[in-house]
Amino acid sequence: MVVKPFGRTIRGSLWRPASTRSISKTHKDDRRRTRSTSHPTPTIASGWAPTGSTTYAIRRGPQRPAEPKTPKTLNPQPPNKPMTDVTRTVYLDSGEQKLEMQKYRLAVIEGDNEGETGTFEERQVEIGSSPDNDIVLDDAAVSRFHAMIEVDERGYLLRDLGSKNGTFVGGLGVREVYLEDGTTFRMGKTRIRFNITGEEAEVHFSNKTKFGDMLGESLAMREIFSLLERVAPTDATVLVEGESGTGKELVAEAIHNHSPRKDKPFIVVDCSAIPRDLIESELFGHIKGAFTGATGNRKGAFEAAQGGTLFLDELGELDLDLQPKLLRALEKREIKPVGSNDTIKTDCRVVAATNRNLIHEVKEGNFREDLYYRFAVIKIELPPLRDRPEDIPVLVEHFLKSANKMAGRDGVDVSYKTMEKLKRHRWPGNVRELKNFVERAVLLTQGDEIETRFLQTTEPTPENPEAAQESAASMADLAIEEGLPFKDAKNRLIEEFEKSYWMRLLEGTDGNVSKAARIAGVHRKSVEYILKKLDLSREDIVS
Ligand SMILES: Nc1ncnc2c1ncn2[C@@H]1O[C@H](COP(=O)(O)OP(=O)(O)OP(=O)(O)O)[C@@H](O)[C@H]1O
Repeated sequence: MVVKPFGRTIRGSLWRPASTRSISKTHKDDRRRTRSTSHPTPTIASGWAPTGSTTYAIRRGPQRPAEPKTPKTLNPQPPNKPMTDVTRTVYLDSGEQKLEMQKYRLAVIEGDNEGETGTFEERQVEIGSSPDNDIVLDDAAVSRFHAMIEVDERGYLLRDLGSKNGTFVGGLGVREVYLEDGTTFRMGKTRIRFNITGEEAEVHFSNKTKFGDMLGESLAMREIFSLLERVAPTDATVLVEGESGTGKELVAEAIHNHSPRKDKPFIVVDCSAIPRDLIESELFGHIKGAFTGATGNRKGAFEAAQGGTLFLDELGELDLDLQPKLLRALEKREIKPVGSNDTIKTDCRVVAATNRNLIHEVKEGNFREDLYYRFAVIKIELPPLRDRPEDIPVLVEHFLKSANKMAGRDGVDVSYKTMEKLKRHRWPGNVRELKNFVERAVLLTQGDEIETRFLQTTEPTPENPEAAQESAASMADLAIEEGLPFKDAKNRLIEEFEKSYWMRLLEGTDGNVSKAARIAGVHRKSVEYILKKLDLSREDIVS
């Protein structure tokens, strides 16, 4: 038996130690600590406890207009009758919505992970073979991000995420289906049983679809907005986790701008961009003569952010040696500039972000556990864009407006069909990639509508699973026509694929090689080697 951070009890190796992406886990963990009257948690900043808990109306069933269902599915099957008596939305007099639900249990009853079980109160749980899922399956027939369970006011929706081998309920391949208590579903060779536990849980959603510059209509983002509305005005330290391009910096800025510190400085330190021997001075400052080249006293970021907010980006990259000093600065609220014996009192709020799974880094010995828990008082996990397609229309419209203005165009728009395709794209570079795509598409289109041909997809999408086969087939035709030996033809195809893959990925990370390496799951040095081999430069890609 393993006990997860924040008291979440899990069993077996199936359930990963902590999520880098599913927001609900953390929020609920945090909520659980504040809501529970029998176990109050003193570490949460005041002002965080939910307000307006009096309810005045209870509604069942869908609260928002149902979105048109995807017209083309691999195995079309309309969602079945949901269990409306198990989940329900409650309107609070604060204007917020509250989703009341019951915790659910997933048990692997067939496959390599047979016998492993877990109880969840998360609104979203991702299942797949990648370690970045909430449920990690050791099954070669399971895709990296295979399916997810999403709880809404209608019940517990099992959604296939465009997996290669599909998700099956009762022998039928499904794209979306509401689960009943006791339903079993299969992916690859793994069969999982779903059960409602009867224990209650709840999730709060903001009634707004914007927080600062952050837009989002999905329940996942409104859940984050609700948390931010409570946390921003306090002085609580916040850790933001999420894949590259999900909006972590935007969250940090919004926290600052919604806090009483908004008129004071907002200082950003990118821990991955500063050389190891300079980072201490960058954070804490130095005095004259502290090291060669220190010709005068210099203030560090903590002092520069006095009265305001210090945003530590890429916290996961911070050197282990420096971590105790950062911990001391956070706990004692004082710093010691390099070379000085005197301490300086600091008054700044700290928000940090990382696209690493920090608890995993703790387990690997790369990040101090005490520092992790100091930061994780409030943890916000931004979901990847692929898990919140409902946000795509509002984001596309927003980016279209600015792209039209930038390109001096007037009214380049998007069709319903294109929007549906965009909603099904996987967006490895998340919102940044979507923004870049819209900007590129507005510039390149000659008509009045953006088109998905400017989306140089690297993988077959659910609406066009044949795309990859088609391009491979036409290359095969060409190779045969040219009389190329098989080996040469294969190498050419691989090289073309590699080129497109790295160009797309680097475009999505604005040319940041470290981030691209992390997304691709390879070492940074390998990316540099591949780019050299393919004769690609970072500048060519992002210019
Ligand atoms: N919810 C959102 N609404 C509007 N714009 C967004 C949203 N999320 C991200 N963006 C935009 O996407 C781009 C990337 O966002 P941001 O830099 O905050 O991501 P990040 O997670 O910090 O990325 P990285 O880890 O690569 O630094 C920015 O242009 C930002 O304005």
